[in-house]
Amino acid sequence: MTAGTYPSPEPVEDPEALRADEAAYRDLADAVRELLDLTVRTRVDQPERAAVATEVRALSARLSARAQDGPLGLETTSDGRLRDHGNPMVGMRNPVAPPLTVRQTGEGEAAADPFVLGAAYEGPPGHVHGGIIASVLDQVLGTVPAIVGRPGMTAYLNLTYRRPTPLGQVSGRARVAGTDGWKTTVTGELLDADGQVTVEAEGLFVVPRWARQYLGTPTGDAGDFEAPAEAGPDA
Ligand SMILES: CCCCCCCCCCCCCC(=O)SCCNC(=O)CCNC(=O)[C@H](O)C(C)(C)COP(=O)(O)OP(=O)(O)OC[C@H]1O[C@@H](n2cnc3c(N)ncnc32)[C@H](O)[C@@H]1OP(=O)(O)O
Repeated sequence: MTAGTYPSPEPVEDPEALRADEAAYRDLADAVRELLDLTVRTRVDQPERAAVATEVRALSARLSARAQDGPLGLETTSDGRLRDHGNPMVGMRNPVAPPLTVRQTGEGEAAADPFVLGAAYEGPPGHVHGGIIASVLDQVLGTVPAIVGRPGMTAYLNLTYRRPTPLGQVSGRARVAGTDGWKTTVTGELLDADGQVTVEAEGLFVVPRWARQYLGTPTGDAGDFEAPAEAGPDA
């Protein structure tokens, strides 16, 4: 369960069936994630690799028998909430996602449970790629405005890479540092397996003008969020 999600306006007809469907999607993503990792690390012989590539293409053909043209956007889940299942950090259906689970840990605070970044996320030898770290922290910091009722887009994200982050278990945390109307400043950190901070982050998240009219409505947890007078729907 990832924090910062919103109730769906669509009713869930059969939550039980949808739950089973979600479990199957999650299982497929888990299996492909394992394939990704092993694709990077395998040392099997070239003919075996060629044979596997042929089989993988056959599997892709089976999935393409019924695939939508574009991205997933937001979908209603069995728990009646809107989720971005294609998200490359938290998306249940995305094998590229580590995946992260971001939980609310307090008032205006969130944390990503410890998760593993393996060989597929390598930048400097043995260490996590800096762009992957930025993605992880964008997600962890970006969840915080959503849980305080101001789901914003990243306007900037400043990172200070204090020390290299070894591949393996990492975690993240973030909290509100300040709010100013529709803008939320958030600070956070990435931590290695020993709990040492490797990267510090500060981000500004802004509720876009076009989205402001949707906040403070019954479709959002933000329903009790009072829009600042100087930045209402028409601002
Ligand atoms: C619904 C369900 C949601 C669920 C969410 C779950 C969690 C998701 C987690 C996702 C995590 C991943 C997230 C992602 O990956 S988000 C994807 C990456 N980010 C983007 O693509 C954002 C692109 N930029 C924009 O869309 C617009 O520029 C935004 C929306 C940011 C503002 O454009 P908008 O036209 O709306 O408004 P405005 O231009 O009048 O600006 C408004 C105010 O903001 C101030 N300002 C703007 N930029 C900056 C800046 N760089 N430094 C300092 N200040 C800045 C500006 O001065 C003004 O201040 P003030 O004059 O009012 O005082």
